[in-house]
Amino acid sequence: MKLITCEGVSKQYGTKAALSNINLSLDTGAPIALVGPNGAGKTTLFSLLCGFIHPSSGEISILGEKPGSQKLQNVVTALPQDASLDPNFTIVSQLTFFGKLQGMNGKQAKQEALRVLELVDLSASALMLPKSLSHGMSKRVSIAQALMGSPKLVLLDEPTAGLDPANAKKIRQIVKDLSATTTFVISSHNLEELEKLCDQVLYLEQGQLQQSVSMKADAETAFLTLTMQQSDIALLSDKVRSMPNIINVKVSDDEQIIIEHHFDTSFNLETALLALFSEHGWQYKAIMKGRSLEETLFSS
Ligand SMILES: Nc1ncnc2c1ncn2[C@@H]1O[C@H](COP(=O)(O)OP(=O)(O)OP(=O)(O)O)[C@@H](O)[C@H]1O
Repeated sequence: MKLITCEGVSKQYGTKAALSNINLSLDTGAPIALVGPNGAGKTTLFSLLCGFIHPSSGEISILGEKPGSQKLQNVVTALPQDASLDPNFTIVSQLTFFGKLQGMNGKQAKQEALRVLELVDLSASALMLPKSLSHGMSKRVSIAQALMGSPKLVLLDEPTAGLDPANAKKIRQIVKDLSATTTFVISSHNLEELEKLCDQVLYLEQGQLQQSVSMKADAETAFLTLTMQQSDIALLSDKVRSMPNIINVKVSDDEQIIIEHHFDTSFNLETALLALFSEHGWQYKAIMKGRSLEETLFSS
């Protein structure tokens, strides 16, 4: 069964169309990225999926159920952009309380609270009050809350916004570790982060779904991104264009070129490139299979 389907979903706030005619069909599996400029409608889409608000028209179904229905309680959870904790209660007591709201008895709720704190590496902070936590730790507590009851779908709105690189990395690791059993949909402006985590990317703009792209390599064509440091980029591009199996060569800036090519087991493009660099004395910084999410979304 499909994880999420949206058929002709629109959402109006008064005269403002926040989402227009969204059609989507998503399966469980690797994390899914939701990208778009400010005001594109990402939070509105999350709120619809959670059942906090309803579409003005169209149909949404999550695992065959309407968002917000009783059957989806504990199955779909969300980390809102502005998640906040009650300053007066310890972390473990707040999570235990959420567990009870989900229908667990006191003992089960406490056990579940301790389990999710362990998942986010905060067992040692269970008895702390929110004010003693750093921003990164608070964010992890909110993620722990979203993981209570082992949901199937977790919506994360900007999970690493404002975090230092070490804490952001911890959150990415939590998502990676749990991806086998939980599908995450992650809204973020950090394309590099989404690139590391997600296989599929949804791009919203002005309330419309502009693109849905897969980051997985295509079976027949592939991309290779070369970042050079000392080379003649124009000559390099010309030389690459004349190699076998090349579909397109794009100079993306004065250091980088993106090569689109056919797969061919009888010709090793990387080896040919290294020979070319050696012949001309060119230095490279990186040879990356694939292309960046930024390039995928915004190249024309
Ligand atoms: N409650 C509301 N009433 C009226 N307009 C709203 C409301 N909520 C959102 N909007 C408008 O709907 C559009 C989509 O907003 P939304 O918050 O979903 O975008 P977003 O992609 O999450 O933006 P950001 O990246 O800035 O968080 C925006 O133009 C916003 O101003």
